[in-house]
Amino acid sequence: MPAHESSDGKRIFLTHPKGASVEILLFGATVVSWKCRNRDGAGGPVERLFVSSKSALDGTKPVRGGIPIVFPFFGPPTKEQHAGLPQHGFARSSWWSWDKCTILDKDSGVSVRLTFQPAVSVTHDSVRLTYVVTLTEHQLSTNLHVENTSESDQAKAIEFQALLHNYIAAPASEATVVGLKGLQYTDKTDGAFPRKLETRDNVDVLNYTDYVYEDGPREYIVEWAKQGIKVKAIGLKDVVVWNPSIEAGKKMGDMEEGGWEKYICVEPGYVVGWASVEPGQTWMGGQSLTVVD
Ligand SMILES: O=P(O)(O)OC[C@H]1O[C@H](O)[C@H](O)[C@@H](O)[C@@H]1O
Repeated sequence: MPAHESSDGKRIFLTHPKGASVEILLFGATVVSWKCRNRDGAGGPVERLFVSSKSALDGTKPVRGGIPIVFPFFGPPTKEQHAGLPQHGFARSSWWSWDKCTILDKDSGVSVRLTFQPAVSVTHDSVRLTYVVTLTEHQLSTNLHVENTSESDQAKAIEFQALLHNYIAAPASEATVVGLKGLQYTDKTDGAFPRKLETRDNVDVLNYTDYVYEDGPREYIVEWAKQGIKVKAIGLKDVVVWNPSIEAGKKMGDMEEGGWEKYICVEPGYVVGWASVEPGQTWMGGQSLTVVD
């Protein structure tokens, strides 16, 4: 059974014949585990995502780890229509549905589709979200589709931001990100939010890091020791590199002690400016994470 649901109906499991697996919590459609073997095939499947052991997984709070979905805005709300909504929007703290259908079931990969249609009273937009999660031997892809379902005579384009907030399991003291040199970024660790130019080939997270890079090359490599994960983005022009380090990590109630040493976030997103989708149209943005060691 390459895709099945837990007995309580709250989780979905994908399995691949070569040992890879994925676990998705329907709360937030949050991927909470992705395991696969190293490229040399030695050893068993390795967990590739970090989830804090102090994270709530019962739907009371967004998951601290895995891949929460940020939608329809990044950070605190700035548009009037989003006033009162939580940081990073509602997608990561809403229950999604699985239609029990496996849209791809082959030796090459397995894929499922989850959906969520927020109430218009919440979004002030008519929107349907679809999230497609695909597992292959060494790769996990997650693609978000945003459909503007408004049909009225006054139907208008929907503006939104979206980001796939991966927590890639890696030793933060060794991991660096390649692919950011030459990009403009906003340094959110400084309250003045200065814009800077990235001059480094390899960006580390040895210190508190919260950088929003604009218009990146859509392909980044996280590397450490002899291992690596390639992060590829589709339709998501920006990328956020975040690690709170001890400085900010200690202040997070759902972060396990030392958790910040165990991951690096390299989050493809559309977060500078607003993406837009016309009535009757669907926008798509996604990421693929591939083991490259
Ligand atoms: O604590 P959360 O709402 O889950 O946000 C976690 C982090 O998400 C992004 O990476 C932002 O750039 C950070 O500023 C934020 O701290």
